[in-house]
Amino acid sequence: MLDVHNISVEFGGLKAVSDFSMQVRQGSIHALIGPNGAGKSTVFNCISRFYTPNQGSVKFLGEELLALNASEMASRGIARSFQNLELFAELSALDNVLLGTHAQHQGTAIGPLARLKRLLSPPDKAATAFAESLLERVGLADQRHVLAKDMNFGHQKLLELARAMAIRPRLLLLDEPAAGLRNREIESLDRILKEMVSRDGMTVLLVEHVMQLVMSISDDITVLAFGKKIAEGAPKDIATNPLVIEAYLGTDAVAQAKGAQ
Ligand SMILES: Nc1ncnc2c1ncn2[C@@H]1O[C@H](COP(=O)(O)OP(=O)(O)OP(=O)(O)O)[C@@H](O)[C@H]1O
Repeated sequence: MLDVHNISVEFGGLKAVSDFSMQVRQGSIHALIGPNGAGKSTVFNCISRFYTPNQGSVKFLGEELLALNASEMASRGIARSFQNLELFAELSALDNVLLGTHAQHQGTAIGPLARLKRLLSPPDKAATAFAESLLERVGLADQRHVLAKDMNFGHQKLLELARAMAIRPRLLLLDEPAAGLRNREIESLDRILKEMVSRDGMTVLLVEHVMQLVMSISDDITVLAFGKKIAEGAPKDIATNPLVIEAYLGTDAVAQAKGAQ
């Protein structure tokens, strides 16, 4: 479904990503992991068109995404969430999701409140019912009239997920969806994401540090270190891959792991 081919990204003299390729299979959950500064967000931002790589291509169902801009992604069926939440703070949970159904607003959190409110009136019955069903799915039905700014962090993250789902994406890009969540919330996220794939036929690509979630939900994992792909495969293979253990913990850990086998 998604074919990232040989992308490189430089910031000034720094090569953040070098000759990186990965393929995401339709109907899969694919995690992109790696230590801090490995280049995950940079790859993610190239796919979602916030960055343009110096070289390479990114194809979605055969179409070159690098020829599009970020605001055209929703019309292709690609939604993203943000590491730092991009909600409309002064609007209710329901209105945030309803705005998500206006595909052209994906990724543009800034806009005069009055203009956003005009978009929401008169309320569209079918869109409201759909938005309410999404809030229900992420466990926020009882908070639909609460302003986003008054919700706790975990609920805000789930709200952002519901908003991303509002465009009925074929591919959902999630930037650290579990960051800052408590264990119980991570378990909900685990269930919601699996359901999105099995019930709605979505494909999910996520950047994530919470290994408990990554290992539980992923069909495929790609590992980056120092801007290069160092491993790729199923969770059980990645968890025992010496290069991956070394990248995360240093060479001593590999020696220890080998000693323990
Ligand atoms: N806009 C930018 N300008 C300059 N350097 C950048 C920029 N974005 C990222 N970098 C650098 O590129 C490298 C890769 O960063 P990136 O944020 O992609 O890593 P990451 O794997 O997502 O890290 P983390 O897990 O900490 O979010 C780092 O050295 C980072 O400092």
